[in-house]
Amino acid sequence: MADATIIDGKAFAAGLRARVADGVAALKASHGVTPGLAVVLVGEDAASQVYVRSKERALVELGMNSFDHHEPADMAESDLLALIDRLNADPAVHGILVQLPLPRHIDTQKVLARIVPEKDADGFHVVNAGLLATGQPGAIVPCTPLGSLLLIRDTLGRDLKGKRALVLGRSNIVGKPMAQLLLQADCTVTMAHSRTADLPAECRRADILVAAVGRPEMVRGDWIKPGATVIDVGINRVPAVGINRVAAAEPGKTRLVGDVAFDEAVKVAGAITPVPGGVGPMTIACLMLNTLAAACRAAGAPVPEEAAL
Ligand SMILES: NC(=O)C1=CN([C@@H]2O[C@H](COP(=O)(O)OP(=O)(O)OC[C@H]3O[C@@H](n4cnc5c(N)ncnc54)[C@H](OP(=O)(O)O)[C@@H]3O)[C@@H](O)[C@H]2O)C=CC1
Ligand SMILES: Nc1nc(=O)c2c([nH]1)NC[C@@H]1CN(c3ccc(C(=O)N[C@@H](CCC(=O)O)C(=O)O)cc3)C=[N+]21
Repeated sequence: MADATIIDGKAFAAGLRARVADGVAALKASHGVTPGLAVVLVGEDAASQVYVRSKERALVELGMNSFDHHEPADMAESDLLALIDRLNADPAVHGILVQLPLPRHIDTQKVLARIVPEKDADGFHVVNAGLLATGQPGAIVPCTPLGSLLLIRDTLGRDLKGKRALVLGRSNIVGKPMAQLLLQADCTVTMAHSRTADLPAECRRADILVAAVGRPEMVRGDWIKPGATVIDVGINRVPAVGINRVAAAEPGKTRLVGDVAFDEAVKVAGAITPVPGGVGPMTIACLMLNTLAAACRAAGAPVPEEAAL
């Protein structure tokens, strides 16, 4: 069988960012409003700094306002809550993103709950999770599952009814909302996790397999149903191996791999996202989309169709 189609998330995300830029220009022209996102980073985590920088770059490129709040790792929880209160009250701020994970002394759920749901660009607030779970309009959908769904639709079309979907991972930020979106799209959805019995067999039944476990290359080629659509959410930094697959050949060097063993899976799947260049760029593009959508709602302007599922 021919190798799988590689789903080019990087290219799709570039197109989506261009559509968002058009929407930003239209909102400015019609309502005189420039969408703004506040990004709050607490601490100096290297990976988080990379993501935050790429978010800020994307905002500026798309004509949006970026408000950066880089705070020390020992910031008091009460000061973080007070900062969120100020951002909630600021009319120039349409979206608020608090980069996760937060330092251990801060209660993440308490912080996420403090963001007004209308400005919750990540879609992590319980109100947005509840709107999504009950199929109500107006939910802000978490960026990674939204981006994954857009790639699935681009690959299989909008009609996903009757397809068997397996979501591997049940986190609040990826696995659970991903399963909700696929359920809403009339897939028959199974959620798998660390206590699932016979994970390979569950995976092999899936027409659509979304892997979000954070375990480098855990999903092997023979776990995949021939022709399946595979969405690899995992982003894992591992030591780079040299020509003889010896890590020591390039000490200190790392590379990114997904949760799927790509070289095996590409021989079995019908379509598959690469890492990097798959879901990751979609997450950032969807964050821009959610920010534009929040600004549109605040201004009473129509919400872009891709954000209004
Ligand atoms: N592309 C992107 O933009 C983004 C990528 N990510 C990446 O996605 C991955 C998942 O992230 P996130 O959802 O936050 O991760 P979490 O660690 O919050 O959740 C991981 C899930 O995987 C399950 N799991 C862990 N080990 C196994 C195993 N051996 N077998 C079966 N299930 C297992 C856990 O099960 P249990 O609940 O039973 O413990 C849990 O539900 C990570 O690699 C992360 O870096 C995350 C966000 C955005
Ligand atoms: N409140 C919050 N919201 C998030 O959405 C959030 C977060 N916290 N904490 C961390 C995770 C992770 N995340 C990624 C975003 C983009 C890429 C991305 O663009 N990756 C590129 C590669 C980047 C590289 O080379 O390092 C790619 O896959 O092609 C990856 C990961 C968002 N997260």
